[in-house]
Amino acid sequence: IDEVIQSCRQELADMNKELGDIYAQQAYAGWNYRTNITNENADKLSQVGVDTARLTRKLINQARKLLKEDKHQQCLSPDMKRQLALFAQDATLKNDMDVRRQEDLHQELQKIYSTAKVERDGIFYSLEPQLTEVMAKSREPDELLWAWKSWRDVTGPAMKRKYEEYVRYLNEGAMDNGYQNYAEYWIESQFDNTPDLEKMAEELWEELKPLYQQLHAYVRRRLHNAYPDVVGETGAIPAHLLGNMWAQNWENIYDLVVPYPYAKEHDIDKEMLSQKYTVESMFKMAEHFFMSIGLYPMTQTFWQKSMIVKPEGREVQCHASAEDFYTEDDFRIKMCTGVSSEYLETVHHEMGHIEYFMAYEDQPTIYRTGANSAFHEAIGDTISLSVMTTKHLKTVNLIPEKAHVSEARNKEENINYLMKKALIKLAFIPFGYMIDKWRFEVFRGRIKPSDYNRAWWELRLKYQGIVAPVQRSEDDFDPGSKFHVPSNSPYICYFVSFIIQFQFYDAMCQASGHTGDLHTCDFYQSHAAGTLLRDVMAFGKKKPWPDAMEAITGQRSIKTSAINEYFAPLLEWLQEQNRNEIIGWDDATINFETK
Ligand SMILES: CC(=O)N[C@@H](CC(=O)O)C(=O)NC[C@H](CC1(C(=O)N[C@@H](Cc2ccc(O)cc2)C(=O)O)CCCC1)C(=O)O
Ligand SMILES: [Zn+2]
Repeated sequence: IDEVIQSCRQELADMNKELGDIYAQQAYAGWNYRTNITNENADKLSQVGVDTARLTRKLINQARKLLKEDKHQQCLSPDMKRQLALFAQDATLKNDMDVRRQEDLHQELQKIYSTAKVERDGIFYSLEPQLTEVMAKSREPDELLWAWKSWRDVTGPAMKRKYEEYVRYLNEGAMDNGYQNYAEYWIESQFDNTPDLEKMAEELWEELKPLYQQLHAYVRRRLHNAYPDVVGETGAIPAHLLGNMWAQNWENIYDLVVPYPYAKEHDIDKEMLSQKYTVESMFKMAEHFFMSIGLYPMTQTFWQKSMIVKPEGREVQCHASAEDFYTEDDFRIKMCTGVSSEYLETVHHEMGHIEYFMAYEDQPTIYRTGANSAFHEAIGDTISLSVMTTKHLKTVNLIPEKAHVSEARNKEENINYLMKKALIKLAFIPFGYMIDKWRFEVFRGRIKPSDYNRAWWELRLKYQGIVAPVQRSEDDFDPGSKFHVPSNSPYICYFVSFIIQFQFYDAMCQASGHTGDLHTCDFYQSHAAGTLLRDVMAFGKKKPWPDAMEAITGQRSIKTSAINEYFAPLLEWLQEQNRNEIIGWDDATINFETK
């Protein structure tokens, strides 16, 4: 019996080694393409896609054979069975020609997005940093409309047909592997141990909707005051006025909606510039915080090979990302970093991925991923919640220590702070929810290509209370204007992350001995807090995520109690401010071309 167990163990070890080589090949080819977008690198990436698809197919068949055969029953410990089940979760197409076509379409979609530029008076505007800055800083509705519409004009229409074909290949690959469609594959591969992810997500949204609608009503009132002939006192908010190309993060209109302007906290962005913060010093600051709670320093290869600023003279994918090369200590971040508090948060987000990569690097390859995909997204943001507190920013001298402030002034400063966090965190929730709401229905064939854009705007209205500022039609393909659709990156993980990051934060604050309002907690230098996270991160996907959640928070499920506790002081204030407002919006009116 022993040599049966031995041979089975050896076979599993070999499979993990082969999988590691596949991931490494894909990571290097992907990195080379995304940091130097040329036809040659696109071609190489597609070819690697074909080569690794062959190897993946072999592993899938090997795993299925091992799972089926009886002779191995006695040697398949629960852990081995779990590994094999994860090996078998895949949606790889069966034949090379289809793989090649799917890869080519994927690269073409990403190239359109990453190289799209808007031309005006002979000047070319990229999404980052130019159009992003217009959306963040302009207070001219016409200029905002120009940026908003132009970006969609240079991305969506060119993608639409390609995306339709790409979806067909995704679904074919899923069905070739026993799934009904690509949505079922995506849900299972990101959230196993979750009986009904969509039902859970819908319930979580219903719990948070009232809180979001209070923010929406307040922001609509303030935007009506700022743009009386563009924003109504009731109904949905036009999508171009929220400080962000997708209206997914409203922090850039903080100065338009700040509750107590005279109590506004120090301008961090200005302070960073005047203190001559550099991109490098922002990364060092983030690394220092992670290390202060017992997490890991960045590796030497990280500093040598990351791409942290937009390079001159070549096309790159500026959308931030963190990459695990499954090769020794090679972990990198790619981002076109600017000096601002928004970028500082993104640096912590991306470094959170790197910390996770490092924490589980000694696990078998199949386990070298998040306990579920939301865990991976929540690490960096949880740390950011601590870093961006007034308390921590005073510790690092980004906010000057002030003489004692009165109790009343302190309350006002807290409301201002919570408003700023709500513009980032609460504004995102319905957006994080609706992206894959749309995509799952597209993969399931319930949203037809002839309805792609109408369905998109119906969901934007239903969940975000946002409406297009100019008429849309099926000649547009507005989902293509959002990175994750052409790049086919999952999104429901962010919706869930924005809820569990408050559970993680709450648990770490308690472990650090914090007392007082949750939102003021800074667990800087608390190894008790860091150990909670780090020990669970080390397991990767070895532990089913309910066990991982319990190890950090004591709860086995995703709950909105922590985010509700965090924003409780603001909710009370909003309800008072909104006592004469009509909360919500009617779902009837999307701004769409009537056929
Ligand atoms: C090899 C690979 O692909 N790696 C994955 C990570 C992994 O799977 O290991 C990866 O790097 N993905 C890129 C993606 C980038 C960002 C993003 O796209 N964010 C969402 C939503 C959001 C917004 C605010 C926020 O605070 C948190 C999330 C958006 O901007 O809409 C952009 C800046 C923030 C995170 C990321 O880091 O998640
Ligand atoms: Zn992320």
